Amino acid sequence: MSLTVLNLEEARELEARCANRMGLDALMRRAGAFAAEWISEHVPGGHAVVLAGPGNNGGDAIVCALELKKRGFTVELVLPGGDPKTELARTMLAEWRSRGLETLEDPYSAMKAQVVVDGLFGTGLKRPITGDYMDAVQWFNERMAYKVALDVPSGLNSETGLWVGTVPGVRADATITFLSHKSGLFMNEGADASGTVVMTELDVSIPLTRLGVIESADFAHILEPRRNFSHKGTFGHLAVVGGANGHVGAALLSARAGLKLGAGTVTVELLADNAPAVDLVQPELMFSAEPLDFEKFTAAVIGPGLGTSERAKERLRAALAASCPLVIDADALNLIAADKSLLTALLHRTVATVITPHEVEGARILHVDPKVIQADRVNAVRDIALQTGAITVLKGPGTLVAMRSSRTWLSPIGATSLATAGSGDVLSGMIGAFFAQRYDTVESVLGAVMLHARAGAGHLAGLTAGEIAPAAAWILEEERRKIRAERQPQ
Ligand SMILES: NC(=O)C1=CN([C@@H]2O[C@H](COP(=O)(O)OP(=O)(O)OC[C@H]3O[C@@H](n4cnc5c(N)ncnc54)[C@H](OP(=O)(O)O)[C@@H]3O)[C@@H](O)[C@H]2O)[C@@H](O)CC1
Ligand SMILES: [K+]
Repeated sequence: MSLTVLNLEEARELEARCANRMGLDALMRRAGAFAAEWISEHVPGGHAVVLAGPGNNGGDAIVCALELKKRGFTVELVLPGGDPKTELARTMLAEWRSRGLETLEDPYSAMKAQVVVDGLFGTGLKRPITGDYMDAVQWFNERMAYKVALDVPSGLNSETGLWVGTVPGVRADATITFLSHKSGLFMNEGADASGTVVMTELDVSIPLTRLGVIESADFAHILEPRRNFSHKGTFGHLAVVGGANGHVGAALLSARAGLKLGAGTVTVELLADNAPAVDLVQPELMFSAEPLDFEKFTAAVIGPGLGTSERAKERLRAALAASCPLVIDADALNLIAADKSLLTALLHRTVATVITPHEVEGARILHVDPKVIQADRVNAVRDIALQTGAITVLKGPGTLVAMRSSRTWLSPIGATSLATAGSGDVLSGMIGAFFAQRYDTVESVLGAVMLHARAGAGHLAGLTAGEIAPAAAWILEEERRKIRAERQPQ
């Protein structure tokens, strides 16, 4: 089961239930203690400067400061806007003072630290940070120290991953987040500002919601070693249709990825004039000069480099009418966005169908500006899934997968190296490969998204699209070897 992500409303409901059951101070004490424990494990000993803001995020920070002291740190507690406003945070501050401990108002007067902790603002930030709090954010970002944000990097909208206002906020090396993941930690600006995300449920039982973070368990069958008693037919026959003039490479990248991730056979139909009849780098691929009969295939990918010609449209219409599982990408999505009859054909499909738009393609489908998608990626991916009836993969920083029912998954891995030409073509081929091998539809999509992200995460830059599928296949191979080794008698 995926890790739950709570939205603000759901978090508030849970907070109210916990408040009745155990008192909110119990949660704050657990949050601060967990953060201190994690910090002391990763930055042992030394000096810590802790910034505490006006709300309960500040309360978490004060508990963290108290707990760091217990663990042998020298700690300076900074309250840039003076004493906190919430009763709970004030209680924690009274505890700090009852031990004869001082506070500072100006972080610049603190000593050099090995670790700095941001407890300025959490999920309660509604307006841009200004004044002394903004100075504290800048001080934090300038430190040559290990930077830890509590719950959310201050300044970030915890749901959208955009800065509240135009001024950037805290950039952390690690974010310790409480009760559940927050979608904003993984998307837009949040994908960089959060650093490593560590989540603790604070020993509370978290209800299931419609949004989860993808975990390996979500595609466990794909990670299983494949059967020995098999032949290439067992692993299906994938069709890849695309590659109009000047864009043959897109279809080849998709087809190669399909082969590399395990489809038994892959046949490519290219729309380009004088299209090549062989891929000399991947001679295992088959090519068809004639339009493919989709009914003869176990799965199909249509779109990479397809173009928007009449012929492209015709091929898309045939693919949509076919009864094999289908991955629809790139130009095929632009065609659907511009032609209602294609959208209707998509909606009427009854077999597994996945579409893989990036922000701009998604915006075309919804007929909105891409900024609207960026401002609320979670609801945007749900809207696209609802309007198209297809499982939707919204690519980009914070890749999301949504079903028509609005069940949604978030990829926790951001990889800047994947922002490269052809990366999406590879993803479509990878999903196609799993469809061809007859894995469960949702598992196929989640598995491909995660293996694609993990392949990219191994590189900071300089990865070309053609290298993604081999890297992903290697990661899959390693996982399967691990499972096989675990099952061998010792
Ligand atoms: N949910 C849970 O169960 C648990 C929650 N926990 C923790 O609580 C955090 C949420 O706490 P929170 O609601 O008090 O919000 P938070 O982000 O600390 O700040 C809001 C305060 O800031 C103020 N303020 C806002 N903008 C401002 C600005 N620009 N400049 C200046 N002031 C500004 C605002 O005041 P107002 O808007 O009323 O003026 C309000 O006082 C959460 O992130 C987690 O860390 C944990 O203890 C575990 C259990
Ligand atoms: K914070």
